[in-house]
Amino acid sequence: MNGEQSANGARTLPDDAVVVVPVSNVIFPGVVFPIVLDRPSAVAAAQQALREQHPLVLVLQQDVQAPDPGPQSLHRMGTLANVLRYVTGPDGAPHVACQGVERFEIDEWVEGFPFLVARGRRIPEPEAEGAAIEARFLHLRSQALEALQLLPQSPPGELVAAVEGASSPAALADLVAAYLDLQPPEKQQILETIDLEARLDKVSAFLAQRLEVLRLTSEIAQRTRQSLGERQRETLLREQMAAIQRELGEGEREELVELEAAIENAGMPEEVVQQARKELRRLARTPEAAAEYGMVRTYLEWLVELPWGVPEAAPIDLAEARRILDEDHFGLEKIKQRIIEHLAVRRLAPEGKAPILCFVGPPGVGKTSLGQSIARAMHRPFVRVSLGGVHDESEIRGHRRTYVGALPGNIIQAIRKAGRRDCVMMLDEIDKMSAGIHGDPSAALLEVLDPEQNVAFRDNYLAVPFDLSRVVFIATANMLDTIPGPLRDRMEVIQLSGYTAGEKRQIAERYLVRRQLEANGLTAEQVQIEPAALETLIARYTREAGVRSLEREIGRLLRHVAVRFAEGHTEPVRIGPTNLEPILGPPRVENEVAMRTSVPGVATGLAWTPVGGEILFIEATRTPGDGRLILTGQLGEVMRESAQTALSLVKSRAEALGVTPSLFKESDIHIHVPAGATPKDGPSAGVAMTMALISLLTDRTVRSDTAMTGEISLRGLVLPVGGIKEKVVAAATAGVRRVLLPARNRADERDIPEETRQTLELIWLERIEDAIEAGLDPRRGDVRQTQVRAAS
Ligand SMILES: Nc1ncnc2c1ncn2[C@@H]1O[C@H](COP(=O)(O)OP(=O)(O)OP(=O)(O)O)[C@@H](O)[C@H]1O
Repeated sequence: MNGEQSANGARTLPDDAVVVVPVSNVIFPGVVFPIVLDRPSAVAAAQQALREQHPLVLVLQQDVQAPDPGPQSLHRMGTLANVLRYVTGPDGAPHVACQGVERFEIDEWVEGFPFLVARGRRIPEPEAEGAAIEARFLHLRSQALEALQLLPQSPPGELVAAVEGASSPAALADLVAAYLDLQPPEKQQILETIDLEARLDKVSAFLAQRLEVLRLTSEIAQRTRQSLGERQRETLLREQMAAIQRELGEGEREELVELEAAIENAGMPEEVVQQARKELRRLARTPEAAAEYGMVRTYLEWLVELPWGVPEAAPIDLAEARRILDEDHFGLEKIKQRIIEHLAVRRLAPEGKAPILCFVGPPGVGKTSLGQSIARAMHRPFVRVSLGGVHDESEIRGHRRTYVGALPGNIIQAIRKAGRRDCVMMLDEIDKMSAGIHGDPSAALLEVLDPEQNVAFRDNYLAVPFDLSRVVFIATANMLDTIPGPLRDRMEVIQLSGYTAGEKRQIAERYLVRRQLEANGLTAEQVQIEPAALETLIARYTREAGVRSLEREIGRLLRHVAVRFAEGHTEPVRIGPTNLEPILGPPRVENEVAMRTSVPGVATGLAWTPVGGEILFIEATRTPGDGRLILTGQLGEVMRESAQTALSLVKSRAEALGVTPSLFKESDIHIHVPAGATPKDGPSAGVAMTMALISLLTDRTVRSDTAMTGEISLRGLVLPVGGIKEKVVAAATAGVRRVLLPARNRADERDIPEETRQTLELIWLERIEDAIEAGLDPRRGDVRQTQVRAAS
């Protein structure tokens, strides 16, 4: 097979080929290792391999310095590896954590990819039997354990366990080779040694040399400890380090000197300074080629680059804050007021325990941008931490350093990015976090947010306390119910609901258009979007509670115009409603309601979702059968019960409705709620289901200008439901003109925006009869059409 073209234009990888990534050090089977992807081709290779779940083969470059090595400058023996994770390193460069699986020999190269692709063979491990191998295995293991014991810094527990529990001689040889500080060509030699006896001997010989140095240094250290005081010991240790370095043939390490200065100047608490100095000494003792060297250096860099000190902050100017909030946001009066109150509390008690703000609402209603304005008003940097999909405690708290490829958790990463520990940190999608097999992230987050504990937050990677008490945390969520209770209790919830069409137009006119003009290098003199065009955009090209898609569509319009100016056009451009279609294509939101309800058996319901209100169609149909009720469309338990109730209600009213009772016995009734795979639940579609059934059985259509919501009881009472405001706004957006609502929801009428109220007729229902009266079309439907539906 030669690889096909995939959707994004890139060729897919042939099944029998592997992606080859050149590396500057040898990765052994059985070892997990982070690889820096420092070339675009390597990034592309890793991404495609990850996407298509293809393993990678990591192959050592012959010339480690070569910038972009081709097939000729690679060894032929490499290691087949699985990509475990794709991570961004502390320096911002992408890394992949790879696990070596097996040796792999390349036979031929496959052309036509922007990175290296080859065919070849996996090399299985030879049988490990016989006394000769057993003896070598035991010898190597005792050597390795001794070396680990003699290391100046106690070795990671996992490594000791891995050596003790090595599953085979081959695995032990590879493990030791991976951790030995050898030059890459020496490691490659070991990789290419398939024969087990020979491989064990080679590794043993290298380890023996290293052991000698270790024994020597440990002996010196012991003697010194006995005879010298603290201070002298330090000096001596330094000399020893230099001696060891010379012995290993390495020059002065400027890097260490720089790190030492950085430690002194980072403003760290004493405990952390001590820890950093200890690690620096360890670094000095580690040869640069050893894997451990990079790990310790990265750790030290993390320590010195964190913002330990807090700069003097100016007190919050409330008038200025108000001005900034108004400048960035239209409307949202109550919300701005609450933010100002919150800031006032902070101003009075800058170090006090202010509650954590939590913005709850659908996407695109300005949660993030309010957070940015708060940061601006407080003159602090703003950072975001995305919690959506986090289900592992270590994502919050980091991995211990003994874990290969370990990094701090996302809170500490965000602090470093902000560069100040009194930053405004937005914890995004706090409702989308869940507990997984590796612990509950919300427990870790509680600790982050708890003023009693966050003065000394312990990240597993840093392993020293970091003070988070000055961070201004703001959380965001789409819905409240899925936020764990203890977390919710810590927060002051501020609800943002969607915007009406009129509000959207104002936001577009005052903010979005201006912002998109700037983003596309245009001026208001060059282009004007007429209000009517904005209205059409809102009504027919977007269907959302917020303004995110609206901003995107405006951006598309302006980009189109920008191209014309770039091509030499000079006259000012006006965009009217009729110009939209040629640029953006046909409208996406059509008047669905009229079309769908043109046959009996369909009623328009209203649903509440975390992203705003939605209209939904309830379809009922009848087929010859024996009285069964079939429900489809991913309905939840409560909604299914509601359908049963609707059917029983209609049966009990059969006579009054003019439906022959035997009809129920001779047919199956099927209720379907389309709209794809989204699960739907709740009792609030009761009225709409009943109406769909009545419409079907009496052969009268439901009025196409009418939508409805309400729970029903078996006796035909219409009971109140939630989300009235969102549902009514959604009905208006969909072009509906009449909405049937439970009379017991009358109190919610005042929440409905005035502008929406104006365009709609609201009809309040006490009983299902009121709905029949107001919702059914007086005319009978087209009988032939009904029969076709019934038979289909
Ligand atoms: N009231 C408003 N006035 C001006 N601009 C607004 C308003 N509401 C939203 N916007 C703009 O709409 C865009 C989307 O808002 P934002 O990214 O803050 O939404 P969000 O609620 O954080 O959404 P998500 O939950 O998807 O992150 C931003 O460009 C924002 O500035």
